Amino acid sequence: MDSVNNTNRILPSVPVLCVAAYAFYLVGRVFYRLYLHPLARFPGPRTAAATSWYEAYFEIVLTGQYSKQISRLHDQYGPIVRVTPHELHIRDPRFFDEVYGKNLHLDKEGWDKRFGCAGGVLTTVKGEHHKRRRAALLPMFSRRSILDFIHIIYRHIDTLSLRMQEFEARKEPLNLSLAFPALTGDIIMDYFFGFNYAQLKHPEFESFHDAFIKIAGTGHIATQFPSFYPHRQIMNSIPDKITVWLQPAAKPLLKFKRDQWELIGRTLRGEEVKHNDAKKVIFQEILSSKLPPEDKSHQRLADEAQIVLGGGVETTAFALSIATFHIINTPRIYERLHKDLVEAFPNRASLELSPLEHMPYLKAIIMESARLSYGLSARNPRSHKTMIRYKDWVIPANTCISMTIPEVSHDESIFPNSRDFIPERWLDNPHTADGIPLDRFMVSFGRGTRSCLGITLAWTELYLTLGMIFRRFKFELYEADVTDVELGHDFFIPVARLDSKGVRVFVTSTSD
Ligand code: HEM
Repeated sequence: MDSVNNTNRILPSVPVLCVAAYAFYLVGRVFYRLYLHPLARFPGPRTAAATSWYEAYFEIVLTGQYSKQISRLHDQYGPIVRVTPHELHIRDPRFFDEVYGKNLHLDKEGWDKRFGCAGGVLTTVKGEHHKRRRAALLPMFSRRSILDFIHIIYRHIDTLSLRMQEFEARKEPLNLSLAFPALTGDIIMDYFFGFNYAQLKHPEFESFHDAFIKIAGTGHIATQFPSFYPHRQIMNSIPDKITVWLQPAAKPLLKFKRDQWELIGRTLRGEEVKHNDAKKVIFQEILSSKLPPEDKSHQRLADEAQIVLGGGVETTAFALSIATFHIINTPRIYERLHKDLVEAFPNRASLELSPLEHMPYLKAIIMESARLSYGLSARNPRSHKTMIRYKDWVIPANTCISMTIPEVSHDESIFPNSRDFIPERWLDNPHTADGIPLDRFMVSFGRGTRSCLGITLAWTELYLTLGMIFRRFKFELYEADVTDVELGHDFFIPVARLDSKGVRVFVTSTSD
């Protein structure tokens, strides 16, 4: 009996064995990553090579600050840095077109875990799946298709104009950072889904804006803990009332998801779903395409709906906020733009796309707004099927390589005084000091086969909105400064400092 007891005392218990085995595994994994991994010889901090907790600290604890830290790492280690155990980051605008190759259908690892809609075109991992899904959407994003719908865009811009007059009459500041997502949200809803939520008419411009910012912020947690934080399950299995109680900002997005789910069901049953005079909704477009049945499932269509909404609302709205802030804050820019607009539209009530598209200064303003709004602040990953060379480095095939748009926009050798809003830098076919056309470094819509699908719609909205507001109104900033439109946090999309109240302005109608 005693000898049995002695043996029990010597043998470790099962939990202790498990802990020891796990500790052994962790140590082994760190050893592998540091010394045996194909990326082991690439420069970068050892902690980032050993564990993704390094990234997690900057993204989760410091709320979206890893991009800034990566810039500091490049200052220290050079243009190529191992930023996580499995990812290399390159800071070199001249290498952008190599990473995001024109004719290559590359894989994109990681974004599928971020939002809980892995079946959307933006988040699809495999290059070949992405290719066919994107092809199915292309007709709806064409210029022809947008011009067919332009009367609806005019309608929303007129609503914005009326709302501006209302704030002028009440002598109250108008919050453009809230009004713009309401505008872009109504346009996207009408264009792709056949109805809108009239967010622009809501007294406080209640829109998807807050929900997107809050949910985008949690993407860092989802990236680190995909199995503990399955967005789709969370959004779909917890009763909506509880989700709204946990996160009140999610309410409009939940309504959108519920409505879309029902709309897709009706489309699948062949019912008419449009409430407006647009030609078709995105689900009809996908269902009539050559995609295989698995790409036409209810869930896949819902994922696509979320991506299209997410892609189009905040990006364009942020570019509009940046443009308006700087135009109002810089009298030289306002005067020149307003003068051009008065010449093109002597009648202040008229507005038309074509003359706006022929205004070099307005185009330069939009280029500058796109440059400073970045589209995405996140690292944008790609994996090449073959090895690629960067300077003296040979990057193994299938390595996740990323670059970041803000780093291109702020390369001082390409865009001197890069933090300043200088539309003039885009005038008269400019080139860099070493003779490369400057617009090659306009990467805010991405590059290659996975670049922005909505670019034509975005430009149309930017032309018409800026044309309307700076022809018909003048503004005075109310307690707003540049930090209200500068990148404070990388939540995948760029977000200003979290206590920003937005770009608020007093509005006055122009009389000329
Ligand atoms: C100023 C406005 C906009 C900017 C700067 C912008 C920027 C971007 C960027 C950087 C990407 C990612 C490209 C990549 O992964 O390499 C993207 C993708 C995408 N954008 Fe935009 N975007 C804007 C407006 C819009 C609009 C209005 C829509 C309309 C719904 C839209 C729809 C999309 C879609 C569907 C994708 C995914 C494309 C794909 O994966 O093939 N975007 N956009």
